[in-house]
Amino acid sequence: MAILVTGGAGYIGSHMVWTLLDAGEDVVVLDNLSTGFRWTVSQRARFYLGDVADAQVLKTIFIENDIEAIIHFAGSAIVPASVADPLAYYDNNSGKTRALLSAAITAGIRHFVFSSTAAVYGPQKTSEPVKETAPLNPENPYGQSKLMTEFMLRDAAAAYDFDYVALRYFNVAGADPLGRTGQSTSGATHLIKVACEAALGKRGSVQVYGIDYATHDGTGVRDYIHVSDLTAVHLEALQHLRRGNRSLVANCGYGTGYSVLDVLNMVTRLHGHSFKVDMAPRRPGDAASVVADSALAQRVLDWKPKHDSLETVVQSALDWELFLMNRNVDDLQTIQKALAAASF
Ligand SMILES: NC(=O)c1ccc[n+]([C@@H]2O[C@H](COP(=O)([O-])OP(=O)(O)OC[C@H]3O[C@@H](n4cnc5c(N)ncnc54)[C@H](O)[C@@H]3O)[C@@H](O)[C@H]2O)c1
Ligand SMILES: O=c1ccn([C@@H]2O[C@H](COP(=O)(O)OP(=O)(O)O[C@H]3O[C@H](CO)[C@H](O)[C@H](O)[C@H]3O)[C@@H](O)[C@H]2O)c(=O)[nH]1
Repeated sequence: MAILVTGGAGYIGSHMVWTLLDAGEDVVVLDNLSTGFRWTVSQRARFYLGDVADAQVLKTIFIENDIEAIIHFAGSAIVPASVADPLAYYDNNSGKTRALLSAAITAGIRHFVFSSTAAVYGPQKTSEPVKETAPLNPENPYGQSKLMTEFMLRDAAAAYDFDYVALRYFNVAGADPLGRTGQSTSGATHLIKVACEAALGKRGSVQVYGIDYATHDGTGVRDYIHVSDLTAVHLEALQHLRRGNRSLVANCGYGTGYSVLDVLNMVTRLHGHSFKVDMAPRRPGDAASVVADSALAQRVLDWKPKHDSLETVVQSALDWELFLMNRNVDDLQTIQKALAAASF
């Protein structure tokens, strides 16, 4: 039986594909390449180009493959973009997931792992790690669109023969320790990626969005989780569902917050050269501090983080950025072919 990874050509999805292949799973990818790249998908996975809401392409996938579970990454993930165009976010994240869910349940697929986000929580009154039981009060349409999907999943699991794990990611960063994939998004807005690009001279400067937050140095605090630890939680979530356990919603983070300046200092230290940093106004939709309490994932899913230091996260992101330098798509496709032939 195979696992369908939607959004498998994206940043996190391409890591998930490798994590599944490393675990001996059979993998099918569905991606419309709106932000992902075909070359990031391991050639050991079967790739379908299409939209998650396209009933025809889903029918073809379900006929051609015996899909046991879906790990659903496909979606739009940029907070400021969701503030600028909320209806696009409700469409891609909520509406299209409804269509995918409906097709999956009709096809008898009983396991679903969903990419949710820390953005489902409201602004926090303290900098204490956030538990799953914290009030759900998203500050931006992105978080709202993901929360609507969580509600759909909850109701679907109550009504049908179907179970899910919704994982609320905090800030995902870093790259595969074996260097097989990384964050390749063009025009990325995520802080660690932006800072690595600036350090390597791919962009002129980094803007610090807000220096007047109630945090230790006035800049925004986040909990940065290494992407390989995150995909490991998904694998545990899949096993949890396979063992017949009930649906679950769980946070994914390390429980340690770093400010924007902490991150910029780490990039400078590891790279060895400074780069231009500009102070800028707050970005709409941003919270002051967002840190996870992930005790539930560690206890129920038996998840043990392996890369939980800011240094490891930033070093792997820098390594990937260096790898991407001066390589064109043809080089990257050739490298993927070699990776497909290699064994890990
Ligand atoms: N990166 C983070 O820090 C973060 C944090 C919390 C949650 N998430 C969630 O994780 C998921 C993956 O995020 P990412 O950072 O890898 O983003 P990404 O943009 O790199 O990956 C998303 C992938 O989904 C594909 N896609 C988008 N809409 C699609 C559609 N309708 N049909 C088929 N394919 C589609 C894109 O082409 C891309 O390959 C998203 O759902 C995002 O909301 C990400
Ligand atoms: O160029 C930049 C980019 C970011 N930041 C700051 O760095 C922090 C992290 O910002 P990111 O854009 O890297 O990430 P977000 O916290 O906005 O959002 C991420 O984490 C959220 C959960 O908190 C969601 O899951 C979302 O999908 C994911 O993109 C914030 O304080 C932001 O203001 C800067 O100062 N300059």
